[in-house]
Amino acid sequence: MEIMAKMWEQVGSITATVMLFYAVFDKFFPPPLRNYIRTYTKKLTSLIDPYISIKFSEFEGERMKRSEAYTAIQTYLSANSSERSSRLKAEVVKDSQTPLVLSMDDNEEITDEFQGVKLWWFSRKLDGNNQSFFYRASYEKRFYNLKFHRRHRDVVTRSYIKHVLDEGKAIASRNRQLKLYTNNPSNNWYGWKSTKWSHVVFEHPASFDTLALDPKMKEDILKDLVKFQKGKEYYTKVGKAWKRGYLLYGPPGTGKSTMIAAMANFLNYDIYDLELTAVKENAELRKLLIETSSKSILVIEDIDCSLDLTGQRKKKKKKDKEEESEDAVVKKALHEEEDKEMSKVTLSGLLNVIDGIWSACGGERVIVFTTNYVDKLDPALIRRGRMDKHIELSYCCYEAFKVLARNYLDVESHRLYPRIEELFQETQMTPADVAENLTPKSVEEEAETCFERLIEALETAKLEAKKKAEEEAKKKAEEEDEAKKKEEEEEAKKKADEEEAKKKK
Ligand SMILES: Nc1ncnc2c1ncn2[C@@H]1O[C@H](COP(=O)(O)OP(=O)(O)OP(=O)(O)O)[C@@H](O)[C@H]1O
Ligand SMILES: [Mg+2]
Repeated sequence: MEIMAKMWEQVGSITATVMLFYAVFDKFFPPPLRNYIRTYTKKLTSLIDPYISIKFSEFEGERMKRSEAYTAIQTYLSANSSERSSRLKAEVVKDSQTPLVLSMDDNEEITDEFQGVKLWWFSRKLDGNNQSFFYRASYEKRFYNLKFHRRHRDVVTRSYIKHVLDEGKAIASRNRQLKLYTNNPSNNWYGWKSTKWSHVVFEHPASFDTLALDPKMKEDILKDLVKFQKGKEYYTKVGKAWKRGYLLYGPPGTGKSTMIAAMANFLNYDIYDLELTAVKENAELRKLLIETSSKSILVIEDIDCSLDLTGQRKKKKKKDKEEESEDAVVKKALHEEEDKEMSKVTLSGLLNVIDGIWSACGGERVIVFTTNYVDKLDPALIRRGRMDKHIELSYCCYEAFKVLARNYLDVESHRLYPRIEELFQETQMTPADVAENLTPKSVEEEAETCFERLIEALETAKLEAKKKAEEEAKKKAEEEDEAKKKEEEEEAKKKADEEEAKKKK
């Protein structure tokens, strides 16, 4: 057995020698003779060579598109080669978190192991000339060669290559720089180099660690996100599009936008922040959403303000009446002008586009709506299936305060904590206000001063809430008195009227 293994090793080195031989002889022989010799030596070596090799070229097809497989292999090998290869090349890769990426140099070799199988990767570069009647241009062709023993053909073709491509894509997705897209108004969509979306690099530092939330709620949301992200097979199995809708609602300053940023960082997805008021009609909305990519979060903030979803018909009626009035022609012209400016996106249009985009586009999409007033929304918009999870972000609780204190002051516990806990049970304050009170106002300011300021603010809030509640109770009592008085008066009047009527009879 040992002798056999040694023989295979020998034959392996024959292949390497032949490849080296090619590289040298390419320099000396003219192309037709070179190809002729190449074909016959290949046939000869394949008879005795127990190794198989697979070639992955950088460019493919007639249009010379960069091969996705080549890119994935390059990423996979870069992750492995920086430690194993002795000759590396450094490249600036667009959209990557690391400005310089190290990968194996041209004509280098590294070994890999998968399920006990040894594999060799070679990076090759061929220089050549393209000569035609009109021009002569030099080119570089790059490719990877994967070599393995014949007896591992099944493992390599069925599992290893898939593993390399999946792993390569996953590494690229982990390393990519996130982007924040915003939609351009449609008057800017046409013309040279125009696009429907503009983007900037997304660098919001929010994470679920720094988000001040009830720990149970946080855990629940994280579980939901992980389940979604890893749920490709599940969604295929149940025949559902791979998407999930979240509705975040709560008072201003409770962390809705911050949570979206934390979600994007956690999932490693781009954000498409859709400004609905800049979208003139349903058709435009459709075009915009078709251009979003997968692994993204589509955000519509303050959905109740972005669209007058319920008010549209009422307004129209009012308008029609106005148009019947005297200077109808002038008014109509004015309204037409106004109409052009106004967004005509309707609720049904939005719903159709959302449902359509889910079925038409590839998976891994999250859509998030935010609102301050959940009751104002049309139930059709937020039903399960469209908005699968409703998350209420509310006033700060004691647990959430502790997270903020850790973020802003690096403090885990303090003698003032019991008092603060008590106050959080008695009054309400948004996390944004708590954060503001915990922010040191100067470099010298101590944590204790910040906690005292927070206690003072909480006590003031408590007093104000008490005062407000008293005023409201007083107002209510007055209104009730007023109503009672009115009722009594009406009753008395009714009685008097009845008596009057009797007398008249
Ligand atoms: N839960 C939270 N955890 C950590 N920081 C928070 C939280 N809520 C609010 N903040 C802080 O308060 C600021 C405002 O929060 P954010 O913009 O997320 O609120 P919002 O709910 O989106 O408000 P709005 O309804 O006005 O859009 C943020 O910059 C953030 O620093
Ligand atoms: Mg917000």
